[in-house]
Parts: sequence; C-alpha cells; structure tokens
Amino acid sequence: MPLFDLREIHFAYRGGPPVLSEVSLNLEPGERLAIAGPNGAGKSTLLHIMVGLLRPSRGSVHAFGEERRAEADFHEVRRLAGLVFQDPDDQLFCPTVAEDVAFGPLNLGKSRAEAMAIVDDVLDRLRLGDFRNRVTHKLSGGEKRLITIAAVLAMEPEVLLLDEPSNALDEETCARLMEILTGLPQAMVLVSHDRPFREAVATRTLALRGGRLEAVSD
Ligand SMILES: Nc1ncnc2c1ncn2[C@@H]1O[C@H](COP(=O)(O)OP(=O)(O)OP(=O)(O)O)[C@@H](O)[C@H]1O
Repeated sequence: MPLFDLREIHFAYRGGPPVLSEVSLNLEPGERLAIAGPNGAGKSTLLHIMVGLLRPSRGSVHAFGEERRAEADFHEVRRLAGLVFQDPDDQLFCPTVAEDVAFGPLNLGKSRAEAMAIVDDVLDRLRLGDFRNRVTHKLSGGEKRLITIAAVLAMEPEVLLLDEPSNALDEETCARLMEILTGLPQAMVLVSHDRPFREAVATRTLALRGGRLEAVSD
C-alpha cells in the first residue's frame, strides 16, 4: 500500500491562476522521490497539500491507508509525515537549538528526559552536538537548515517531506546530508533544484511543470 496516493489534484490560490492541474502522485515505502521543476511551479504547494496545510479544489489525498479530507484527518498525517519547510524561520521558534529539537518529541508526549536523550542522539547523528545550547535565531542560514532537519528527525516520522533541503548548505555539509538521508529507512519526498543532490539521494525523480508532474531522467 502506498504511503501517499494523491489523485488528480487541482489547486489554485484564492483569485489566482491554477497552480496544480491533475497532479497524481504515489509514494511507496522506502522510496526517495525527488521533485524538480522551475520556480513557482507549485512544488511547495504540493508538499503543503500532502499534509493538509492547503486543500485541493478537486482530487483526493490518501495517506497512510486512508482518505484524508477534513482538518482532523490531517492531524495524524502531520504526526507521521514530517515536513521541513523551505524557510527555516517558519519552523524554528524556541530560544535554543535543544529546545527547538525537543519541541516535537515533547509534543508527542515524551518525558523531558526522553526528549533530551532524543535531542542528543539526533544532534550527534547530524554532528551538530556543538550547537545544542546555541541561540537559534543567531545561527547562519545553513546551520538553521540543519537544525530544522534535526527537529523533524527527532519526531521519528514514517515519511520525510523536505523542501529544498540542500539550500544554503556548503559542499561538505551537503555531502553529509546526502549520506544521512540515503542512510535513513524512511520514505521521503525531496523538492530540490540541486541536480547533483537529487542524483545522489533520489530513487526516482519527477518534474512539476505547467501544473503537471512528468517523469524526468535525472
Ligand atoms: N500564499 C500564496 N498566495 C498566493 N499565491 C501563492 C501563495 N504561495 C505561493 N503562491 C504562488 O503559487 C505558485 C506556486 O508556488 P510554490 O511556492 O508552490 O512554487 P515552488 O515550485 O515551490 O517554487 P520555488 O522553486 O520558487 O520554491 C507561485 O506562482 C507562487 O507565486
């Protein structure tokens, strides 16, 4: 059974032109699906539809075996699918890195001690241990990006939805992120303009153009 199954999705922002027309998408367990496509093609919009932050005007979203329509249906989807936003400032709001990474696990009902153990483990895996007590809003763009990825991994989602994960990362950090992502068992959708990144990480690539998804040979 696919983890996500979107069928013939249509979407336009209020008063705007159509952004998505007849987009169908499947995500199978273990897959790392990359989505390429020009600026403004609707890639972020599609990720937001997958977790119910936006609702399509037509078409259906099935996730984790059930059709999801109402806001309440998407609460479970957002717990099982972790979205890393394109802009880290939309995601980080705590004073320190440790608190930002602990926020998700605490919200899922972990104790303070359990959450802190998860924080240490995730930061270690990403080699970000030195950032633990740093003030989040004083981090660089690339550092913030890594912390948002840590924060989502800390929630142990079944699916990762990553919007431009390699944005603002230097070569060495990007290589480390590629290694981390390819080592994870989770299925993921990677929206990325970065072709070498897609080639290294994705098991399949689609391009969103003119409101439609098409196969590409990356
Ligand atoms: N909140 C909004 N209200 C109105 N229009 C919007 C809104 N958000 C995005 N758009 C428009 O919808 C279209 C798709 O935007 P989206 O951010 O999904 O594209 P994208 O493919 O992720 O682009 P990029 O590669 O530049 O990040 C664009 O034309 C954008 O201007």
